[in-house]
Amino acid sequence: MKKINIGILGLGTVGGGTYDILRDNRDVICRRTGVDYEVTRILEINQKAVEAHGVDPSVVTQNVDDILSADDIDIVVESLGGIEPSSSWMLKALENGKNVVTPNKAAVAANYGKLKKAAEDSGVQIRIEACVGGGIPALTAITEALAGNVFTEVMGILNGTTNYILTKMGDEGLSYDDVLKDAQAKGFAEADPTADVEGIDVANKLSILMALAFDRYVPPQDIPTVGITGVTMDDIAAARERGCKIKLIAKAAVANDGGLSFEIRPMEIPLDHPLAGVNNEFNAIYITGNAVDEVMFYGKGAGALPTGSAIVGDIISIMRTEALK
Ligand SMILES: NC(=O)C1=CN([C@@H]2O[C@H](COP(=O)(O)OP(=O)(O)OC[C@H]3O[C@@H](n4cnc5c(N)ncnc54)[C@H](OP(=O)(O)O)[C@@H]3O)[C@@H](O)[C@H]2O)C=CC1
Ligand SMILES: N[C@@H](CC=O)C(=O)O
Repeated sequence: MKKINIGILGLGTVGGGTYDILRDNRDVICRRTGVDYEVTRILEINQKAVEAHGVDPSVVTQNVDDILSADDIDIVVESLGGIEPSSSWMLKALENGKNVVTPNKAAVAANYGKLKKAAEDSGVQIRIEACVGGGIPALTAITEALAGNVFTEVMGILNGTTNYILTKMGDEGLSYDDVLKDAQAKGFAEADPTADVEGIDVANKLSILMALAFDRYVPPQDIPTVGITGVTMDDIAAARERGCKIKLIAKAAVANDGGLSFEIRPMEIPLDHPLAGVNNEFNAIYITGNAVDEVMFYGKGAGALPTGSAIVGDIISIMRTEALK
């Protein structure tokens, strides 16, 4: 049986969830892939995280080159966050012939072209399913099952933290500050939650969606973006009076003449629209293709296990490729 060694950079919410799935679902993963695997090294300085996941301390390192430059690591999971040093470390791993899996949409939206080229040059893969929609397998669907379509529109709710905040403010009358703290405690929010509430995280995700669906790269900072910090209880109540809910919506469309339009902002959604029923940390992504028509994906957009599920799915794809070599 082929054996694959995995290194994880960062055992936080997502890295920890990934580690737990790889440990707890080991039998089913080995049976389905016909590959044996082991997490042989983890970069982490936080001793509490190491203990919380029952990691053998001998696996833990504080020197990233023990993973990026090790001959015996096949797959690197980069789950640190932030554009740097994550992007440089992923590039180094790829240049050293390692496959990379990452949920880091900030780094991917900023450097996808470079990362993809480095993977191609080295004959390895970079897989990014967890970058958009947490556990929702939308990117793999766009690039594989739906790849025969010309896509004309993507839209949806792409951030778990802000959807959680808007849901709890609207349905339970809780204050913005309290719900944001709750979302942080549950592991939904970014290290700096400004990225969530100002819509920056959604811009990273929409940039990735547009690159994959439309083959057009729009830097996240060029996407007109309004977050939810200006949404008040009065706005939510007024929307309810009009039979609507406020949701943070990302939209991008290609016109008949090829022109691309895109925006992110809080919008009033009629209560009978499917997006009005997408609550808490759930996300929903609509994509329209010229053959399939409209497809909607729905699921948990944030959190340790949903996001870990997407990462493990990417790891399994790589294992299957490696098993054929
Ligand atoms: N949380 C979620 O639901 C989702 C997150 N993501 C993405 O996943 C990535 C990780 O997020 P998340 O797990 O929530 O973040 P966390 O902060 O929970 O985990 C990151 C871990 O990496 C460590 N770390 C960060 N930088 C370094 C460094 N330079 N050297 C060593 N250790 C480092 C952190 O340590 P310390 O705490 O000491 O800084 C922390 O333990 C991000 O890119 C995020 O956008 C994607 C989808 C969902
Ligand atoms: N902070 C993000 C995490 C997942 O991408 C979110 O809340 O959606």
